[in-house]
Amino acid sequence: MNRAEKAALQLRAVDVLRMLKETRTYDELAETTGLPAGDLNRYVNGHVLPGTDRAREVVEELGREALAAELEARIRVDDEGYVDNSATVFDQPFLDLAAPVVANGFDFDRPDVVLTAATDGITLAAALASYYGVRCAYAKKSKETAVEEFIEARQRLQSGIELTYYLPASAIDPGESVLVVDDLIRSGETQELLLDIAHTAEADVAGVFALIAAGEDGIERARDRTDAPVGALTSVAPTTDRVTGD
Ligand SMILES: O=P(O)(O)OC[C@H]1O[C@H](OP(=O)(O)OP(=O)(O)O)[C@H](O)[C@@H]1O
Repeated sequence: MNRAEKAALQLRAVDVLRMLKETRTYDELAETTGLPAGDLNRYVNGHVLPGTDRAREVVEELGREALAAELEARIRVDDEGYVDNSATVFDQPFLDLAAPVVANGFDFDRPDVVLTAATDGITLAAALASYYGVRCAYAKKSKETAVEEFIEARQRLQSGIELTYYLPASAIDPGESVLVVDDLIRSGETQELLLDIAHTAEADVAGVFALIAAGEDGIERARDRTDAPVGALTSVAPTTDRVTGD
């Protein structure tokens, strides 16, 4: 790790600690982190930076747990089990904070492009692309005027509806590495279409990530399609279970 990477990790740890501190006293933060309250006070106030080992622990372990808890508190699930994710996907600063935790906590190789599907995955993809310093691309359900060449992926969904996603062909070059992300993975159909697009582009897959998995079907479907790491920060019961009163 070079000096700049070390400094970036230390600053990310401070961001995570500041987020945790918003809802805790220093004594409670000490209990959560196992670090002395005095040290935490100095980190949160910016007087001292945590060492590399502590910083990594905070970002990768505590950060992941804390973000999952924060995410769960923001999820609204209606009577039929449908997820309202607006409190998360509209909050770019929260997603910016989540990005390093996701990038460091899920074994993804650094991609060349972060790929998602419009609409709700875009802010997460932008946060991750910004963290990695790479491009962000999103496939849409309609063709953008003035773009000449598209990669298309089409699928007949379980519902019987046919869904097509279009990505400008220039968005991914052959041989590039693509991290496929979305806010939510339910059936996995959207992720599968995005993986089809990556395949057509002759790109490598760095991983598949969703903030929330509604059931395990989507995650398993993505795992069947790639050997790259596949994961979600948190999960809720699948829609059908909730409909039947689970
Ligand atoms: O795993 P799946 O069953 O494919 O479901 C997940 C997809 O559903 C939602 O998007 P939606 O199609 O509702 O479009 P939106 O983002 O424009 O709301 C969500 O943002 C994912 O892209």
